[in-house]
Amino acid sequence: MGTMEMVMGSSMENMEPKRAYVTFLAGNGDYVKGVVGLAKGLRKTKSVYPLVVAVLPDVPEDHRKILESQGCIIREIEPIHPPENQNIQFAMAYYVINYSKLRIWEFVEYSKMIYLDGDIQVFDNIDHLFDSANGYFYAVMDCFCEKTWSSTPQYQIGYCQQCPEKVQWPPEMGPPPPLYFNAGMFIFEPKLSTYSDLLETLKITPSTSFAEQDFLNMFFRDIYRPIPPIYNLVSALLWRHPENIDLEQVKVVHYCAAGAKPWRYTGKEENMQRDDIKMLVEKWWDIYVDESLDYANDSKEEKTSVPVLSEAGVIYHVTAPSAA
Ligand SMILES: O=c1ccn([C@@H]2O[C@H](COP(=O)(O)OP(=O)(O)O)[C@@H](O)[C@H]2O)c(=O)[nH]1
Ligand SMILES: OC[C@H]1O[C@H](O[C@@H]2[C@@H](O)[C@H](O)[C@@H](O)[C@H](O)[C@@H]2O)[C@H](O)[C@@H](O)[C@H]1O
Ligand SMILES: [Mn+2]
Repeated sequence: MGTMEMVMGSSMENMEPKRAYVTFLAGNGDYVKGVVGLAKGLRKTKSVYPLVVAVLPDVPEDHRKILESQGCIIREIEPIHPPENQNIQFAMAYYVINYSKLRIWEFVEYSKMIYLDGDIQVFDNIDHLFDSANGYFYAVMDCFCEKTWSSTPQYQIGYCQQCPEKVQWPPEMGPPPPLYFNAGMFIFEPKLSTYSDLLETLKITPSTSFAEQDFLNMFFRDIYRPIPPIYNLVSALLWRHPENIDLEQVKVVHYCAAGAKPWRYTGKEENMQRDDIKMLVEKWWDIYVDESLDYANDSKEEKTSVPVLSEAGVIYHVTAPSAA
């Protein structure tokens, strides 16, 4: 009897390594539009995995209903506040709520998740990233050239990891900073032991300007593995490091530059009149307004799930539209 037949006989359910995309939503403001856009964008790329939305208690019921109507799985989380009485000046005041993102390590019903900020859009299928080797933390390297970094030594000497040869890190300043990722997109494995380590470590870690992004970089420093910027185009790379970017190849766009949030784009801020920014904002809107991508229209499709045997001999299901 072959492996397939042997395994087919056992209860397959607990063999399935569940995977999902996850994003984070706080407040009753307009970021819900970003999450709707993200849900529709993932659907347009024919991703076979769901989108889980970790919502803070202040996300209103009507916003949750909108997201459920777009096929999102809503998971309410409790806020996480950084250590008390810190007189830290976050790069953006609202970054203080971003520590709550850490709750996603508690979503252990999933073996692997890809976190995506609500101001991210996925334009090409990236499901293959779930097959990356376990035991590492994958994310795209950030850029230190925006004024949001002006308080750091690397900004002050003009050093950026995106072009380490341009301004060498002076030996008298000690070793260059370790590779640093943008925390708007990362591949991780929810695990309770990691989750409690994160929370315990946070209690004794002073806050810094990029809040949970700095904290995650410190925490996962030894297992961080950079992935190409096509998986998280931090918008500033377009004008700071155009030599590193081929827009045709970009699969994931992160609308994180000041003024770049498509749902509130006015074009008034610096760099917002660039043709590439205008094109990317338009691409986001094309998906956001496309009713054919709404969940209701999509779920009429018959879906069957077929078991697939991975190299490691683990069976998992791939949901595919029926052949009909
Ligand atoms: O009022 C807010 C601010 C932030 N966020 C969430 O927190 C993420 C990180 O904030 P943001 O993307 O604005 O930071 P940036 O990447 O621009 O630095 C957002 O993408 C949202 O998912 C939110 O839901 N409501
Ligand atoms: O709370 C800290 C945030 O820090 C990051 O955004 C920043 C950072 O990347 C800078 O390097 C850029 O200059 C800036 O534009 C950008 O907004 C993450 O995208 C976000 O999810 C979140 O973790
Ligand atoms: Mn963002």
